[in-house]
Amino acid sequence: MPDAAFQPASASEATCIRVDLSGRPYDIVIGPDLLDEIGRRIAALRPGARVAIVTDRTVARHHLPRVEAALAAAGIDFTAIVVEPGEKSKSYAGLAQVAEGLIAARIERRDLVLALGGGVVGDLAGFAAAVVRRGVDIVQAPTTLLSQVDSSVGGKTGINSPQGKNLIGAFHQPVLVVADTAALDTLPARELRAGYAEVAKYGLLGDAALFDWLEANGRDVISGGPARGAAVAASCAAKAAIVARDEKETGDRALLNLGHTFGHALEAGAGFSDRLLHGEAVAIGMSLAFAFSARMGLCAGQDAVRATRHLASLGLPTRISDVPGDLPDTDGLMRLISQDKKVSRGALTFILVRAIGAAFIARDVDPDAVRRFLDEQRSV
Ligand SMILES: NC(=O)c1ccc[n+]([C@@H]2O[C@H](COP(=O)([O-])OP(=O)(O)OC[C@H]3O[C@@H](n4cnc5c(N)ncnc54)[C@H](O)[C@@H]3O)[C@@H](O)[C@H]2O)c1
Ligand SMILES: O=C(O)C(=O)C[C@@H](O)[C@H](O)[C@H](O)COP(=O)(O)O
Ligand SMILES: [Zn+2]
Repeated sequence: MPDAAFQPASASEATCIRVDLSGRPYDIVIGPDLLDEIGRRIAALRPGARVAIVTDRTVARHHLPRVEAALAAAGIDFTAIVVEPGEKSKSYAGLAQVAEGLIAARIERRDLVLALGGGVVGDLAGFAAAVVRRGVDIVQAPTTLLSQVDSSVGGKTGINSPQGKNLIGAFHQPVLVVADTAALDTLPARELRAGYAEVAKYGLLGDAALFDWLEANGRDVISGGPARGAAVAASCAAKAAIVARDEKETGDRALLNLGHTFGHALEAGAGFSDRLLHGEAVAIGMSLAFAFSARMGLCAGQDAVRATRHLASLGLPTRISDVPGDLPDTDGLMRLISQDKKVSRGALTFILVRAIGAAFIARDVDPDAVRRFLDEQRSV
């Protein structure tokens, strides 16, 4: 029997989704112009707390003044730490800047860090908050499509190592997520497309009806039509449900890694540069995961074609050769893949698929099969 059709939520009002972690539940509030009232929400959540806003220079230019005004209007004492935009800030140097900034500002354990920005700021500020004074609570205010649908929720925080993506980090759940969907109006088109890859991921990994809906409405999600708010809410609901049942990825949270084993290796191979954004790497990685699944006889070739066609139709890269510039050779990519956090006793784990909306965790995947597949895919 086909899945029931996906029913989008209304886009005009704020939606609240609860992440039901036992003992530490938190809300994701989604809607337009929520940054203008973020001070009120924070004052209600933690009366008397000081706030350290962590943001990047681009987000500061677009959105910091109104966040500062909202905090001031709520009588909150705040400071701001501004990092350089881009993946390079998810580094030891970026961590030192934020951690030392928090300490210099005398942010105490009962104060709050406020991550205002995309996934880079969220992951970096989240990790600094996890370790400074052994833990300060954090509010996530995501300003990219990617961070609103994925990175602000679930508590994965961290920085990159030259040897691989997100290899230094901690689980540190936020106490509140405020996703102002109107903040996406200043986001460049390339970033919107990259964020869309993580939206499509939820359909591809576990919700065929959502994927059907995205095939009809994906363009509207990217261009900022009414489908956008619905897609953010659907994505957060999907992620909240998985995180609530498997906070620390001991089981099926790993499904959220669909496309990431290949994708992270490509990002590291491209030097964490703007040659390849995270969402773009995930789009290529998901296409590869579908093609590899088809190659192994696990899913129908038509499903792999359909998944790739949808991503490509929205302007996302789907092939290794879509990455501009040089990449490591296949052995180099295999070395990066072997550092993936899902590796267990040296054996590779991939998220593979049986169909659109039916991903599964494949353990002990044959590295020779992966190497042969990658070798062949490089010339496609
Ligand atoms: N923790 C998780 O669960 C998780 C999930 C997915 C991705 N991630 C991580 O997130 C990162 C990618 O996040 P991202 O795609 O948001 O990138 P990003 O944080 O680098 O933001 C993308 C760019 O958009 C700019 N920007 C942000 N908001 C803007 C706005 N409203 N208007 C104009 N410009 C704006 C930023 O300055 C930056 O240049 C990667 O490091 C990835 O590993 C983490
Ligand atoms: O939240 C998760 O779990 C995810 O896997 C979400 C991913 O989109 C995200 O990129 C995450 O940071 C990857 O996790 P990692 O453990 O492979 O670093
Ligand atoms: Zn991701």
